[in-house]
Amino acid sequence: MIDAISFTNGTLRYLDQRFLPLQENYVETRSHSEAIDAIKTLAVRGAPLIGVAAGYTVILGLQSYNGTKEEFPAYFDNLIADVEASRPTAVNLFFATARMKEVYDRHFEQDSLDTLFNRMRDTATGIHDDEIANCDAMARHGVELIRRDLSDSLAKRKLTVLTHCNTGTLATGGSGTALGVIKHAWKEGLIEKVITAESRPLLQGLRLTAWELEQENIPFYSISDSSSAFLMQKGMIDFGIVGADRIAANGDTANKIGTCAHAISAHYHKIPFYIAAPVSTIDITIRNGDEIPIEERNADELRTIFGTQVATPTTPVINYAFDVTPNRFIRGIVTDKKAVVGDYDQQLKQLID
Ligand SMILES: CSC[C@@H](O)[C@@H](O)C(=O)COP(=O)(O)O
Repeated sequence: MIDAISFTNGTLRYLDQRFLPLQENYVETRSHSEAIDAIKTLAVRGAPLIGVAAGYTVILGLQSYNGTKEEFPAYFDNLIADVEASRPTAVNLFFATARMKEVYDRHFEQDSLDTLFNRMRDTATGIHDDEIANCDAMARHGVELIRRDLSDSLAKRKLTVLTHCNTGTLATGGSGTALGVIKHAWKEGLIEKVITAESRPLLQGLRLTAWELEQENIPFYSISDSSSAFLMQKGMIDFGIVGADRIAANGDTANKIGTCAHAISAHYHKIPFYIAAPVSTIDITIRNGDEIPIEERNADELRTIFGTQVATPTTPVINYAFDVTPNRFIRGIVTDKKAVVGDYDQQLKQLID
């Protein structure tokens, strides 16, 4: 299995995803600033994996602390603020820092710094372990839902599924969110092939999802992002499933830019379109998608392709990294606790409670 991220003997090791699939570079670091840069530059990416990386980054920051206990609260606040400033949309990052802050709030007064740091190290490892287990649970709930929703088609043939961006091991550390469901459905004999949309501008679908599918021997085709409506029109797609970076209380879902266009096309063509995400991706404090902060990234991500200039350096660019799919275009949300269909307001709240 791909080793997307690990933490051993005080060292963070991650696979630098920027150069995949052409180069497999593993990076080791003990510096929290370098780890923050890895999150910012998308060397480490994918909503759940960003959460895992955030937990370990806090541990790196603690390891390099050499002040007194009295000075520690100010250092810890700055460290958390720096980690939280790395990427704004994936709520898993804030979920991870909240878990670290909780340990701090509960134990700082009575613990020695050593004991406190050990507790936080366990918490960071726990976040990682939870994400792995979440993927397995999502895979089971997702396959159940697909069997139910697509039983008529499944009685006649295997299915073709559309996905977007990368939601596999590289994005989670486990089997994946949407891609975890797809892998499990493939093993269960439900899937004929996967259609993976390239996911411009950073090509997580073309580079990363394709790479993971190849390793699993799952048949697939890559397409340009703009092809999905035409393929649906031709009856070449049975359902869509993607991940999420943040899900609002009403089910509106932020995911990699391009997702909303696939979802609208699926709705028009009466094709079920699902989201798969752990409960840690649900932000119950946000009522709807309008309130989700959407990351805007550097214009050069669009003007260049892998360092090659393809537009003039002065070309004005709009480069949102995510879009928001309104809940009415989403047939179901598969979480680690259960799959939720319809009435998201009520059911997502119950999941959190
Ligand atoms: C693994 S679920 C989230 C994904 O669908 C996706 O939007 C994502 O991984 C985020 O993309 P990123 O590559 O971190 O910018």
